[in-house]
Amino acid sequence: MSPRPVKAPVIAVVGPSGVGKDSLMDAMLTRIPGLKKQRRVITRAPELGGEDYVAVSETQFADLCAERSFALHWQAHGLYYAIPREIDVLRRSASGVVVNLSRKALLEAQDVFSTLIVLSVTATPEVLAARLNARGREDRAEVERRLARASTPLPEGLLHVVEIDNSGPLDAAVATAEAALTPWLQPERA
Ligand SMILES: Nc1ncnc2c1ncn2[C@@H]1O[C@H](COP(=O)(O)OP(=O)(O)O)[C@@H](O)[C@H]1O
Ligand SMILES: O=P(O)(O)OC[C@H]1O[C@H](OP(=O)(O)OP(=O)(O)O)[C@H](O)[C@@H]1O
Repeated sequence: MSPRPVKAPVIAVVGPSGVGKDSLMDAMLTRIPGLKKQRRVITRAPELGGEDYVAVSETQFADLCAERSFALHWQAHGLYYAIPREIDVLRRSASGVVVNLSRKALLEAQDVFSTLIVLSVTATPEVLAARLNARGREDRAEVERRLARASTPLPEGLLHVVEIDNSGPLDAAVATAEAALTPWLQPERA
């Protein structure tokens, strides 16, 4: 019997709204060989732009949760979010799997996934406000609520955290992320 392949690390990209998590993940996917991204399940209306996600109703989300379809789930911004258990399939072939997580879900994620690398993305408050307004996905009141949550600290007890300043060009942030992740990435498998 052949040995079970080592699971690729889960790379949690976290940080305040508008800091560039989705932009950074997309750029990392084009640059880092074998890196894959796990889509999230979200109770958000479909096709609101930005990330590729599975849009469900609150009832569908509750049903999926009861069926134990999720590896991890949390609530934020009046929405429910989840990482489906399918992430395990990606972890058996990818060099690493990126996911966009809530900072408050990180300790549970570390327990669930074992090898969790946290990329903590930062930018100045001025940059955050400008980017959120320019993105245009949320109305002004929601942008204000998101900015008020911007300084949420990371929980204590995380084993592997890398801070990525994304106040400047995206390329610089991607280069920092790639250099930090290289020692953790698994060889690609068929
Ligand atoms: N380094 C960067 N320089 C300029 N604009 C950026 C940079 N990173 C992200 N953006 C822009 O900022 C906005 C918010 O980025 P997004 O990736 O949606 O953030 P998040 O997923 O953290 O909310 C988007 O319009 C995106 O194009
Ligand atoms: O607890 P926090 O770390 O503040 O995170 C709260 C939520 O904000 C982000 O969601 P989402 O990607 O929908 O919003 P964003 O693109 O505006 O960051 C993140 O993925 C979490 O789901």
